[in-house]
Amino acid sequence: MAKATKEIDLVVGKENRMVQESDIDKLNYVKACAREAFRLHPLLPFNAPHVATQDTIVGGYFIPKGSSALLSRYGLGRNPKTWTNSLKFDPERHLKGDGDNDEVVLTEHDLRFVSFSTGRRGCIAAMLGTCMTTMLLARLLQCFAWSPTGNAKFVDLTEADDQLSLATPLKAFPVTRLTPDLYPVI
Ligand code: HEM
Repeated sequence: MAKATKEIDLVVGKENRMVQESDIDKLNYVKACAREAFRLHPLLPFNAPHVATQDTIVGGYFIPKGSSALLSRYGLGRNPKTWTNSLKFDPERHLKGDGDNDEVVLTEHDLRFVSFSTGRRGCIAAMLGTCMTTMLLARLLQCFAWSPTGNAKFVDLTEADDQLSLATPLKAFPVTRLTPDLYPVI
């Protein structure tokens, strides 16, 4: 979180304005964090089922015409054969390491995990979804410093045993970090 906030401060600053859509291309670490969240914490365990309209081979598996194909989003994203230290939240794994040319995208057409899926039934709004996700995360980090609530020592991110959500509701305390006139008045 600190590294993502630092990137936002470098690209956008804290004095003059909030993150804008035009900043998204440069916020690669922020996008790497979002990508890592998509990988580890899919909203749903499976994608919508699809039926093969012809015999095909996917990832070395023969899929006969008429079969229903269901992808485990959880299983793909955490597959240790694909991801080193697969359970670790590590945004760096999505950076290619070539500095300014390191463009991170939230789409994943190789289906090493499912974000917007791919192909004919893939999400029609991957660009809009990327924009919404990145803007939301970037503004949450740019506008507020987050800390545990009450006497808690840390924000509890423990996962539930039997579903994909957190074990307990997320509780974090925001403190503004920009000059007051930059926040919209409601
Ligand atoms: C972070 C945001 C979003 C994510 C992660 C996401 C992800 C997905 C996924 C995984 C699918 C299913 C693909 C499949 O069945 O293989 C899908 C389908 C779809 N999404 Fe999104 N989506 C997002 C935002 C949006 C938005 C904002 C819209 C519309 C404005 C949208 C419209 C659709 C539509 C219409 C489909 C069905 C496409 C079809 O079956 O032909 N999505 N999305």
